[in-house]
Amino acid sequence: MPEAIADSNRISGIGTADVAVIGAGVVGCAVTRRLALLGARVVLLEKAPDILAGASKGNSALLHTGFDAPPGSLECALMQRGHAEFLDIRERLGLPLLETGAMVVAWNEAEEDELDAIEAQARRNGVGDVVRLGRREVLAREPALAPHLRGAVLVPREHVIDPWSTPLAYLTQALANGAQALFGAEVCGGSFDGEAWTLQTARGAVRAARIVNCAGLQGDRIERLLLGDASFEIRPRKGQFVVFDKPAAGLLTTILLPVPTERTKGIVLTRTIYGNLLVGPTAEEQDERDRATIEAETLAALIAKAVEFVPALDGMPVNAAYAGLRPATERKEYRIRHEKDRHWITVGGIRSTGLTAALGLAAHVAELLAGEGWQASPLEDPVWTPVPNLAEHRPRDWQAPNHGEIVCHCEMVTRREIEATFASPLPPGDFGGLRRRTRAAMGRCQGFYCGARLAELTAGRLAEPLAAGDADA
Ligand SMILES: O=C(CO)COP(=O)(O)O
Repeated sequence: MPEAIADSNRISGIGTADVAVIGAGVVGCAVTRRLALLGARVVLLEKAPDILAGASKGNSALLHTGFDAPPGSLECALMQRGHAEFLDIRERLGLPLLETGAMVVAWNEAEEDELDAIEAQARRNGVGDVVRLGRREVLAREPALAPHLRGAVLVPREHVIDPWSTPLAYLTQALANGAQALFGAEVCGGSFDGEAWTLQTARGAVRAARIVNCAGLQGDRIERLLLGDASFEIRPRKGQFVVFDKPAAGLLTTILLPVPTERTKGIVLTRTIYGNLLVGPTAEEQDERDRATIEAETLAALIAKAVEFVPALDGMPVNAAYAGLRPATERKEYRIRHEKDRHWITVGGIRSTGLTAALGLAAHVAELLAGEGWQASPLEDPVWTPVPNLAEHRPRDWQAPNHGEIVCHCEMVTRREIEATFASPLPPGDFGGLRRRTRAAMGRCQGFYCGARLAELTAGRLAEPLAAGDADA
């Protein structure tokens, strides 16, 4: 790992931390933030060189209401807590929001028959602002939809957010309030001596009174490694997505959801916070936890589905495709394991709803810790550290003087923005992290034109040097 990265992540002066959080996905970042704000000395351990290396790097970026969650479930309650806290803090953290609402659309008679139950479930879950829409009302709202639709349930508070700056902001605020993060710190072993844990990591030993396991796709393995058994089994579930180029986003304002099944919310059509149109995810079981491939046939089927619902998408340019892995388990519910005697909490099986629920999960973890006698001393005046809001901020940096140069012309990313991200408290550790922080190489050309310049600018600053062809990976 280059010296600059190692230095910025140096763990210093922490002695025995109050809590070690394992895994820097969105849940780990949110838990670290909550505990730091409660005055804990907390250290976040991540095996990758950057945040969001696992499940959190690929999802559909929606802020859900919990309207379709199992009634009375922890998942439902924590999504609703997360939704509320996100809206409360988002401006102070610089987080963008597209207030789109969502429609669960019925495309045939059988689906139409299910709308009553969907509406009733939403009301049972406390989402009382849902509205039943007839065919004409749906088409008046979304004229580009295929006219054979039968009706919909409108869920006004389902929104579009940014899946990348959100966890970045959570962890940035945690660091500003005393937390530490250690990257390249795979946990290889550890033991509990009755008072505290000593973890062996690839970056040295870390001692912490308590562990919160937020290791996502590796959550069961971490339990087995450190507790000797696992309370669930991760069964990775892949979701492939297609990203249409920006003109397509003008065809739709509301998030389109299909009638969900027990296993998945199904294939969603939504604008993204950066002005594209997203279609996906699929729900494909696989064994591999570290790699999610995209397949031409599946992408073609996703495009065909999108065209079926929005015919004007036919022939519209697509500029990217990606796949993510959900850390699903053998059961649907969130898998929380609390071992009071061993000072251990696992936050496991957090599927696609985790982006919404992360702040709620963090509050839940804090309550579990309080329940075992941990004394919080909440910071009286926490520091708020907004991250760059590239989706809403106008004018953008390229419109201001002295930006150096425009490096990525598709997304209009300046050299000054790239330098600023490297100078930030949480600089990118790899190329994906740079793309997610700045939007460089995320546009129409996917790095075809700016890749060489980005390689020059990032030389020696990323865990892996940028090579030809990386940018369009
Ligand atoms: O888009 C999704 C949620 O935001 C996908 O949900 P599922 O994991 O239920 O398929």
